[in-house]
Amino acid sequence: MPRLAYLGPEGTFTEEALRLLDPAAERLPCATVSAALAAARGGEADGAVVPLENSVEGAITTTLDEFAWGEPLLIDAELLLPVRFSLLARPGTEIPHIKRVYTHPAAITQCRAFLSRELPDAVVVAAPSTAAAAQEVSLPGSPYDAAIAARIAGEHYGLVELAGDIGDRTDTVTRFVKVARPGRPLPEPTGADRTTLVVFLADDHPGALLEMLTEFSVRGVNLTRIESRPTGDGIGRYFFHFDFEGHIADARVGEAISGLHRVCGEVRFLGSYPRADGVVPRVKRGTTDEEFTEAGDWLARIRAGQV
Ligand SMILES: O=C(O)C(=O)Cc1ccccc1
Repeated sequence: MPRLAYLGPEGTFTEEALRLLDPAAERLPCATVSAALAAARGGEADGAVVPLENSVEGAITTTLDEFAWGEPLLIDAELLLPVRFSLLARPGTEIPHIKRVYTHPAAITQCRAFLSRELPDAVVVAAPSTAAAAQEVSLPGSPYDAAIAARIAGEHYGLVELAGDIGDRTDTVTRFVKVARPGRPLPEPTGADRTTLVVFLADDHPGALLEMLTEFSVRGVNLTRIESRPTGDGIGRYFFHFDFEGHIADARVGEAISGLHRVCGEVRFLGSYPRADGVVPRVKRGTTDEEFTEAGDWLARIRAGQV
């Protein structure tokens, strides 16, 4: 039974994602995303489940930066989880009495309309996770009057739900990934896979981004996410995250990644794994495995003088 670290405590959205990704896993709750990844890297856990992006606010930058700079980890699965937020408080609290709200930053950004409409004067404070906020609010001497978290977190920590489904949109989805230390075989290609990379430029020059995109474009590889992140070396210095359709075992994907390796400073492979939405890529004419093999054989024949 694998042991998986995650952003805890009990009752986070990440825990819900972990239970769906691997119902049999032993769960190791951690205080932060970084601590969960450290547990996976250090061997206290066999892997970790962390949020990567959501459909309203985009990337969870802590996760992206950990993947780019920390000891290498490989993504082996992803999950799309619809997320619903509740306003939770100690029994007896009423909405007009709420002065201080505690929750995870991702929940703050996704409940902006509710907060400005219903609690315009409340101070909203960032918590390590939604469940950590619910746990804190449940303590009798807590400086916070309410938490925003999953309804189930409220039940777990003895809070009452003052309002449900308070997200700005009811169709918000968060994408979670499961990661493990490298060294094990990659997940087998399924025909509906995704690959994730981090790419650092060799140097800054006109067309550098276009050169990277060309490696994907000419092999018919469809991007599903592109993100630039600061390198930390000054304004204007960036590296890039790419998600795209296909598995590194696919010829067109392998060719694109080796092309990037030739023209970029550093390419960090973050994994090929089944897509949660099961979407099968439309492979352009001229970019199937068979066509790459046939072209390679053709070239070999010519090089051997068989014109
Ligand atoms: O704090 C949590 O419960 C998390 O798992 C992080 C998070 C917060 C808000 C939306 C999705 C994930």
